[in-house]
Amino acid sequence: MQIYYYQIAIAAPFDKLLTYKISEKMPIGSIVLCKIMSRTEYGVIMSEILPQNIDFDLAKIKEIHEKTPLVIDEKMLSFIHQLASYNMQKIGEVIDAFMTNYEILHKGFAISSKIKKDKIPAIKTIELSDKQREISDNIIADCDKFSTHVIDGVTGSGKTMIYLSVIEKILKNNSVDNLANGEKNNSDNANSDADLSQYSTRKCDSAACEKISQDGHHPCSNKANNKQNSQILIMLPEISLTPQTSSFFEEKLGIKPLLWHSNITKAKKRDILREIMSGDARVIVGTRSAILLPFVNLKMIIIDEEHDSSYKQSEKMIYSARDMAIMRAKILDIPAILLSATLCLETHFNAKSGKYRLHSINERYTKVKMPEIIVVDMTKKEEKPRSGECISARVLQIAKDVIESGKQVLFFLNRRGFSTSVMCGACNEFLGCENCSVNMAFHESKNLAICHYCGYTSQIPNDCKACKDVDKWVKIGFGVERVALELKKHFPSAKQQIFSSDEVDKASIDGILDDINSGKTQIIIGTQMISKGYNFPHLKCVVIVDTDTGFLDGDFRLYEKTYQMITQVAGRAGRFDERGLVLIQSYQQNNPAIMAIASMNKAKFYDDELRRRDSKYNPLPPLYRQIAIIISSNNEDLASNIAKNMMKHLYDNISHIARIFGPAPSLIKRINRQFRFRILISFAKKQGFMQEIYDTISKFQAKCDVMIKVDVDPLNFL
Ligand SMILES: Nc1ncnc2c1ncn2[C@@H]1O[C@H](COP(=O)(O)OP(=O)(O)OP(=O)(O)O)[C@@H](O)[C@H]1O
Ligand SMILES: [Zn+2]
Repeated sequence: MQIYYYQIAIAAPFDKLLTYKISEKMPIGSIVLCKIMSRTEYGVIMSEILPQNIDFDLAKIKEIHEKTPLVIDEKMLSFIHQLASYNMQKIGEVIDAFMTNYEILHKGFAISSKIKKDKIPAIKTIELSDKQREISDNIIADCDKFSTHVIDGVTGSGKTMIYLSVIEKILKNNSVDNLANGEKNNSDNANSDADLSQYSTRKCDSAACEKISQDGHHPCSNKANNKQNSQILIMLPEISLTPQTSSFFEEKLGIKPLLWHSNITKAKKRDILREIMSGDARVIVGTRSAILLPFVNLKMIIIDEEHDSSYKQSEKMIYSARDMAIMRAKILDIPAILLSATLCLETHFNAKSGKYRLHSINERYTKVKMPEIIVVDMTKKEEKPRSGECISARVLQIAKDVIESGKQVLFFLNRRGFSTSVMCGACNEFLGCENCSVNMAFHESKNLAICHYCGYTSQIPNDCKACKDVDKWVKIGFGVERVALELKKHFPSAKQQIFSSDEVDKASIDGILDDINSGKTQIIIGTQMISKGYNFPHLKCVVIVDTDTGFLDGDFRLYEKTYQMITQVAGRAGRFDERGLVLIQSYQQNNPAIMAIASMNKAKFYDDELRRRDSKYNPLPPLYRQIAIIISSNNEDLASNIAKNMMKHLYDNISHIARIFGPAPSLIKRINRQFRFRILISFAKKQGFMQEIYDTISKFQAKCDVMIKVDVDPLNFL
């Protein structure tokens, strides 16, 4: 009996492949179950290895424990490999992230077993303005191969409508080849209520689909096929995936997209995965993990709000879903479309240098002018709020006029809860978190002090631990609840709504949005949850209560992030009939982000920011690349010593080609009982020493009790 040996990536945090044997030939990419120590784990066959190339006792090699009918295709395997190597993540950790979906398919989760087939919908025709049409046509002409398109359009310019129109064309033709070869007018001439059934020439029939429900595998799952339905992935940041998303796309496009995010049940995920693998699912709207889905005929990836930091996953497998979307598009030879009103510097740089194709749109679809911006200098005596308050009298007066004219005002403050901290008035000691080196915020609505980093909660104690004085607590700083209280005093009869993750959940959001959209709500007090994607018809005035960005102070992206945040919120004002008004309460008149917003000089802001980062002494992204290494342990000395040793090792090996900084405690030294130290490596693009860094890390990784994480292109320094 012939024995075959395979190298398998096990879904566990290993960085090496393990060798297993089996008495039959298996396709590369097969998903199997293997025993490892006392556990059984999923794994993927990555390659075959001949017995003569195995340098340990063949008799000790274990058998593959169980086969599954699932096989990962070549391009998906290539994506897995490249994702692991670009991000310097352990192959096992990457496989683990992908296996979550395959495990759901394999195990069945047979709670709902029938996919409800809706009537085949009629795809609607989307009318565009001339400028929108020009961009849409340009993208369509280039949609049969890999390219990265960037749509840089002001808030309200209708970027969503542009990509929906591109999707409409692809769905109606069901072949990007025809479109890109100049047959795009077919769809314009076609009956706008075209029946999709004429295009559904996919290979799979419902009997075949039914097979998935029995063994979790689909016969056609690995074959991208021109006759199969084109699939399109739209990626959105975490916070934009509200229940309205689905109805919005359905209303505009006539087709109900599948929604993919972390809060859906496994049974529902299984149904969605089956639809994706059978090719039935055409439009999938998802958050960052959607980039890992097993599409069978993906034809385009759209990344909306591409600048949003929630595309970065910073736990377990660390990766940027935006960048991985471009990587996946390249492997599949399909286009990736990035959109934002406030591009991140990296994307701006790539677009400017011609690596990405840039499309700009500088006016709103409604032709309403961009809002008027007024910066309120809070350092001036006449602007000083009343004691214990945070809104200037001038701003309150303007807000009053707006409300009396029947319009809405949004007060934006990116801080949840009532106060940012609680201090003992007797000894000035702050109430800190048990697990993290941060102050606890106070939430009046829950009557609890809450740590916003680990979620730890506690009642405010009677006496102060430090000085034993009783009940001298003072609440310091402003959160949305406190602003709401202040506004209630000034506008007692106005209906107000706090829009934060504490107040708005899946159950309440529909009602809350109805009241805002109908104009019943007059004052909105919102955190970043409100900053993107919403179109509020009655919103005239936006007040940026505080431009302070907290822990961003040590971050070289401070101005970029401030610029993005304020521009996005400001962009909610006056989108429809009347020009909006934005009031920025600022204590820093010279902040370049605020100056750029006030003077509406976006180009200068991006140019200045690029120039600032092009420093001879410390060049920064996007001109240079960075890799952060985070060493953490509940034992501070241990983490610190390992960090120092690793630093020495890196210094000896790569300091001639890279700058290495650290080790330094993270900005928040301790989170969730873990002390954290960071090393930062900065290097010119195209330096090929990733392997040396990886090897160094692997050497130290063996030490237990210390966790070593690599963050390629880090976005935060906490
Ligand atoms: N071609 C169009 N036909 C009808 N309505 C449109 C069109 N383009 C834009 N609009 C309307 O204009 C408003 C803004 O459009 P959209 O939300 O697509 O803008 P955006 O550029 O994505 O803005 P943001 O960056 O703020 O999200 C929406 O209410 C949208 O329905
Ligand atoms: Zn904490």
